[in-house]
Order: sequence, then C-alpha cells, then structure tokens
Amino acid sequence: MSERSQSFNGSEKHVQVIARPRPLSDNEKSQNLTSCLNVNETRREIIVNCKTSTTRFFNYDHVFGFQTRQQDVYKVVVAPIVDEVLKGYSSTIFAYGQTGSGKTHTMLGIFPIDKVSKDTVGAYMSMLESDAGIMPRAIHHIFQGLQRQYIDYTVKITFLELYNEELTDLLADPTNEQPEKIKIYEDKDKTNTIIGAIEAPCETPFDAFKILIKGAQRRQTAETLMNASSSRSHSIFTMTVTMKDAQGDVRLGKLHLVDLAGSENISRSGATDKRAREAGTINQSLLTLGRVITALISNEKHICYRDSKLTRILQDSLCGKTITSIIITLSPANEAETLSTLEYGHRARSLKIRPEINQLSSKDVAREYLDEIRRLRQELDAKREVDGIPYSQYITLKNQMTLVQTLSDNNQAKLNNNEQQIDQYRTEVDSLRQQLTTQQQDFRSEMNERKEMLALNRYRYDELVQITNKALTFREQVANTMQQLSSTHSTSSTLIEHYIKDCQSIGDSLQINVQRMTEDIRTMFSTCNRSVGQALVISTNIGQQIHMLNENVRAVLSLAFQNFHTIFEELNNVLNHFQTELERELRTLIETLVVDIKNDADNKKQAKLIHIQEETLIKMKTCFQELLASFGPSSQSLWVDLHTFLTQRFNQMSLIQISEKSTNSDYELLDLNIVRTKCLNEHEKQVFTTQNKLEELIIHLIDSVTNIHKTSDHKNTKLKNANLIQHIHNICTQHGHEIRQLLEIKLQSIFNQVRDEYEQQCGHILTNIERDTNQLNLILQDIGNKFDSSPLITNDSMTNLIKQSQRIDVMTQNLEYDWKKIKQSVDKFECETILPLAPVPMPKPDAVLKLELAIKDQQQTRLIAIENKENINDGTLLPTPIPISTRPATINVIPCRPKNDTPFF
Ligand SMILES: Nc1ncnc2c1ncn2[C@@H]1O[C@H](COP(=O)(O)OP(=O)(O)OP(=O)(O)O)[C@@H](O)[C@H]1O
Repeated sequence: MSERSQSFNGSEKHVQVIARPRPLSDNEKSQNLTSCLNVNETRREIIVNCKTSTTRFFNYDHVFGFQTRQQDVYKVVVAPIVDEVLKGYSSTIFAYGQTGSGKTHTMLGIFPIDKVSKDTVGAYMSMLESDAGIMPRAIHHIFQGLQRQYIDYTVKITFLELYNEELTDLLADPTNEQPEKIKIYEDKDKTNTIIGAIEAPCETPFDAFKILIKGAQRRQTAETLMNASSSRSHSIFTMTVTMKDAQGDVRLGKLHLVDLAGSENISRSGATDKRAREAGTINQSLLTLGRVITALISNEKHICYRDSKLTRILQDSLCGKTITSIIITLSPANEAETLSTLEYGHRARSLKIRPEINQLSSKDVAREYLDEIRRLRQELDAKREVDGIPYSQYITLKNQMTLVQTLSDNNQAKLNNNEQQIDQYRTEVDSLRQQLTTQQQDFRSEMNERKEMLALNRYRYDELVQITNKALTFREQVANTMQQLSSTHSTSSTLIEHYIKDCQSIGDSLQINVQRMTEDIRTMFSTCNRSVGQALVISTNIGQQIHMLNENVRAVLSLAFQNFHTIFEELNNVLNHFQTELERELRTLIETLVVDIKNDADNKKQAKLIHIQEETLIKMKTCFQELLASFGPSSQSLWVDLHTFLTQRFNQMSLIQISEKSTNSDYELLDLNIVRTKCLNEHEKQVFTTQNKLEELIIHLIDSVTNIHKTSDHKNTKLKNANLIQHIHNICTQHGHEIRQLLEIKLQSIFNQVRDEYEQQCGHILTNIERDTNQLNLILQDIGNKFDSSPLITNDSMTNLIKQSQRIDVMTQNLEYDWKKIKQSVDKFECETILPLAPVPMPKPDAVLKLELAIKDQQQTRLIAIENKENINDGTLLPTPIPISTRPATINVIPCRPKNDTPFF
C-alpha cells in the first residue's frame, strides 16, 4: 500500500467540488446572449456578474476555464481518483448542473459511437484522441493500471438508469419484454445492495468500452425546450474491480460515475404535461439529494436517504468510506440556474468523508469466487439448454474453475494461518485498549482546559460584539454627520457665490471712484505744482534778502562798537585831565596843612600828622582815578536803549523762517547778541567797581581829616580841614557833571547814527521781505482753497469710499470665517472618525476658489488705491485710511454671519 493511500485510509476529507463552465453555444450567441461568468483558475474562483444584485464569488477545489479540454479535466480530477480505486478504494464522481450545461459532455463526451459495433478496437483507439469524456477514459486507465500492477483481477460493469424513480438496467436486453426487476436491498448493517442488475464481466478494455456504448445508447432522452437532446434521467455507471497482487492480497475497487439529470427549475425549463411530471420526479431525487447533503452537513441524526432511490443507491458515496467528487457544470448564459448550481456545489463542499480501503478477507474472496462460479455455472447451464456447450468455451470454463478451486484451497490454508494471527492481534488489542484508556484521561483533562478557553473566548466574543455594535452606531452617526456636512457645504457654496458677486460689484464701483478721484487729484496736483514753484521762487528771494539784512545789521553793529570804543578813549583822556587837576589841588592843600603842622611844638604829634597826611594823599589819588566810573548810570541807559532797538529789529527778522538761509541767519543773530551782551556786562562791571571804590575813598578821606582834626589842636588846621573837605566835594561834583554831560552827548550821537544807519541799510530789505511773505501766504491759501472746494475730495466722497472698502473687508472676513468653520468641522470630523484610509483633503469647491481669486483681486485694487491716496495725501488734505483692526465689525450692508451663529456641527 502506498504512503498516500495509508494517509488517506480512515482520515477525514471533504467532498471535492470542481466547477466546469462551458463556452457560449452557437445558439446562445445567435440570440445575443452574454456570459454572466468570469473564471479565475489560479484563485479557483468563479465570479458571477449578477444583473440584479452585486457580483458574487464562489471558490471550489478546482475551477476549469471555458475552453478546458476533456483530457485535462480527466488528468486533473479523475486520474488521481482512479489511481485510488486501483488501490482498493470506492469512489464516486457526480456531474451536477442544469440541462445543457455539459454533464453528459463531461461524463461521456463525444466520440464515434457508430463505429463501435463495426470496429470496436478501432473506435476505442480513436476515442482517446477525441473529445471523449470521463467514462471511456476511466475504462482505459483502469485496465492499464490492473495490467501493470496486479497478477490477477476481475472487472465488472453495471450501468443503471433512474427515471421517474424507476431503475432500469441499461445493460439488459431491450427486446426482453419481462426484464428482471431491479431492487435495492438493505443489509443488516444498513448497507444498500442492488439486486437484479447485470454485472457485466470485462476481460479487456474493449469489452468494457462496448458495454459503455451499449448502455449509453439506451439512455432514455426526452426533448425539452432548453436542450434538444436533453437527458432527463440519472445514469449510474459502476466499475467493480477485484485485484490480487503478488503477495496474494486481494482488494476491491469501485468507481461510480453518475450523470445526474438536469437540475433546473420546472417552471423555468418550460416543460409541460408529462415532461413537467418527469421534471418533478427528477427534481424529487435531486431535492432529496440536496436535503441529504444539508442534513449530513448539519450533523442531523436522521438522514433521509430512503426518500429517493438516487440517495439510497449513493448512500455509501455520501457518508461512507467512499472518495466522492462533484463536478458542477455551468451554463454561462443562464444566471439564475448557474447561481443555484454554484450554491448547491458550495454547500456540498462541506460534506465530510472518511475513505477506507476495501481489503477483502479470505472469506470475502472465497465468496466472490463462489459467486463467480455460480454465475458461470448458470451461464453454462443456460448455454447447454439452448445451444449445447461449444468445446472452447467448456475448456475456458473448466480452466477458470480449476483456477478458482486452487485459489479457494490457498485461501483455506491462509484462513488457518489468519486464525493464529487473530489471537496475536487480540493480545495487541488489549494492550492498545489500555493505552487508549490513558489517552482518554489525557484527552479529558485537555478537554476541560479547552472548555475554559472556550468560555474565555466566548466572553471576549461578547465584548467584541458590544464594541462592534458601538462601532456600527458610530458609523451611523458619522454617516449622518457626513450628510449634514455636505448640505452645509452646498449652502455655504451658494452664500459664497453671493458674497463674491457683491464683492465684485462693490469692488468695481470702488475702482471707478478711485480712478476718477485719481484723475482729478492729478489735475489739481499739477496746478498746485505751479503755485508751489512760484512760492519756492519767492521763498528763495526772502532767504537772500534775510541774508543781506543780516550782513547789514552786522555792519551797523560793528560801526556802533567802533564808535563806542572812540568815546571811551575820549572819556579816558578827560578823566586823566581831571585826575591831574585833582592831584594838583590836593598837593596844594596838603602843603598848606604841612606848614601848619611844622608850626606845632610837639614833635611826636608832628610826625604822626605827617604820616596821616601822606597816607591820605596816596589813597585819595587812587580813589580819584576810579571815581570816573561813577558816571556809569547815564551810559548804561544809552546801552539799554540801543539794546532794545536792536532786539526789536532782530525779532522782526526772526518771524520770517522760510528757507534754510533763515536758519543760518538765526545763528548769525545769536552771535551778535552774544557780543552785545558781553560788551554791556563788561561796562556794568567796571562802573560798579569804580562806584564802590569812590565811596570807600570818600569815607576814608572823611575819616582821615576827622582824625587829623582830632589830633591837632591847631585852630587853623581844624578850619582848613573843613574847607578842604568842602573843596574836594566841589571839585568832584563839578567834574563829574561835566564828564557825564560829555558822555551822554557822545552816546546819543552814536545811538542816532546807528539807528539811521540801520534804517538806511535794512529798512528797505525788511519791506521787501514783508511783501514777499504776504505773496507767499496768498499762494498757499489759494492752494488750500482749491483742495477744499474740490467736489471729489470732499469728506462725503471719501467716507463713501472708505465705507465700500469696509464692506468688502467685512464680507471677506465673513467668508474667511465661514470657510475656517467648515475646515475646522471637517478636520474635527476626520480626527474623530476612525477611517481605514488616510484622510483625504477636502477639495475646495469651485465657489471657494473663485472667492480666493476675488479676494486677491480686491486686495490688489485696494493696494493700488491706497498707494494713490498716499501719493496725493501729503498728510493734510485726504483723510487717512482706517486700519482694518479698528474698523467696526458690524457694518451690515450685506447679509453676513450673525455673531451668535451656532457652529455647523
Ligand atoms: N465544455 C464544453 N465544451 C464545449 N461544448 C460543450 C461543453 N459542455 C457542453 N457542451 C455542449 O453543450 C451541449 C449540451 O451539453 P450536454 O448534453 O452535455 O448537457 P447536459 O448537461 O448533459 O444536458 P442534459 O441534462 O439535458 O443531459 C452539447 O452540444 C455539448 O457538446
């Protein structure tokens, strides 16, 4: 026994299901029918493109293409099964499908049947090259295998037909009017045996081939609308092979090839009357077959094999030890029937089988041979009675009987041996039983573990169901949200369209206004340019005149200072003269005093008096030199007048500040003022010091004279001292008065000279400057009036412009807000949704793209407008644009999103 056979033996398999669609027939093509099927041989998949529902997919153990050849079907599906039959297995191959789908084509095929009776060998040989189906090819395969592998074998064929629940032996003589009734007999062990059917022995493949053709020709056919040569019966072709190998092992192989009747629905088949009944009965068998299959799959206790003869005959093949395969044949143009067949096949795939080798015991073999002898004897008797026995046949029979006898003897000896072996086996069985008990215990504990696992899994399963339910609810919510989102989207799109239209119309009018205004401003600007040109010329003139004025003032002032210098020189001369005279007077006075003192008798007193007189003289000299400065107050008042006059003139000039030259003049004026202030300060200081010193001198002189007066007792001295004081006072008063008068006259003349000089040098320049300034002011005022009176640059038109711009801003902001909201909602939605695919970025609707373009346009236009405004604005004439951040957000010129608007989601 091969390795594969051993592994096959007793192990559980499922029924193999193979799908074979046929190509569209010429008839179908002429009716323009199309195929509803696609085949994927690699994935073993049949795809049904349903007209009414979604595409369906069916997988099988093997799937053939539309053009698969007969020999390939045989090679792939049947050859391995026949190999198993040759090892001693029973095997059944069904062909299931609607009428005309290719069951008979697959099972029997096409070959020159007519030739068989004339030249069986020739027909047989050419059959292998033709479109022959499974049956003839299996005959060839089996005989080849037997001859190669076994030393002895027998082959028997039965060929039955089941029609209207009636069994017919296709091998019986059709002319026999009372054919033997075929019955199905159930053994004690519930095995069904067919009684009354001819088991045709075949020594050669040609014999078997002849028998097949004979049976096939007898198959009853009836016409239906669907297929001109439709087979309306089930046919069961069985080959039973008994094989004996070199070791004397005998096996029994069985091959059932079942060509079932059409599986179609009666109403759809169009059958009527008798044919409808036929179809009903045929389908009764098929329905029972379906029910049996369903019951077997769902492990039902009662399986209704007995409900039809078909299921009774095939009982072994469906649940027993038989290798079972079903070939489902498919008509590509008929969607409904094809789907029904595919589903039938799919269900059948779940059927479990446990194939076992049919190893025959010696008793079985002996019984087989005895049956054979009995059969041969009957045949012999029959021949004798009718024709007498031909010698050749008699010899063959005798030889066969001798062979059978020898086999029987051998088997008896083997039987004895086997009984001894049985005892040994019994002992082995006992030890095996013990092993089994141990294994059962292990198995039970494992079972318990698995039960626990099962409970855990069930708990997890429940959890999973809950999660799934939640997920489903969530998916529904997601779907609803999606719907809302799409409706909001479309509403927003419409709104955005409106916004864009409004924006565009406002933008257009804004652009027109800005253009008109730009034009007007340009015209006005050129007019102003001319006026400003004139103003500039005048301003340059004024600058030049101021410069001249400054130069002249400087000249006048320097002249004045020179004159002052001369006056002071003259004044000094006068003072020197006065000083010399005073000194002379004093000397004379002192000499008079000294003469008086010399006359005094007291020498000590004389010396003291002389010292006091000398000291007094020196001090008086010094003091008189500085006394002249006491005339300061009158010169100071002149200085103040001059200062006031010049300051007023400078102030007049400093009112005119037009060009940068005026700035230079400021610096120059500053210089003059510094010089003047310096000069004045110096003079004041001098006068102040002299005054102090003179006061000091007079006090000292008075003190000295008083002292002398006290010290001397001389009457003359006392008298002379009083005269002296009076004399000094007189001199001082007289000369001081003279000097003051002189100074006042000199200064007044200088002052007059400076004023005249100033009037002459600067008066006309100042008049020119004043005139030019007035003209300039007139030009500037004119420009201002022009701007103020312009109808376009009125406050109203500017406010209008700004309003339009604001409207566009508000609309843009609203749109951006809407779009941002939609985006946020979509993002949020995508985040919250567990999608299997990466989130697809939401395509911007056309309206939004338009909007973005429009916003860009508007911004561009506004930029240009603002640039233009800035060009002409110059900070005074046009109102400055209001920045977006400070604009009021509630300009409801067009409908915009209200503030309390609820979010979309
Ligand atoms: N695979 C195929 N390739 C080419 N032709 C096919 C094929 N299968 C079937 N046919 C053709 O289709 C026609 C009907 O086939 P067939 O008689 O085998 O159908 P059926 O299922 O046996 O019908 P019924 O149930 O009536 O017996 C025949 O002419 C046959 O030659």
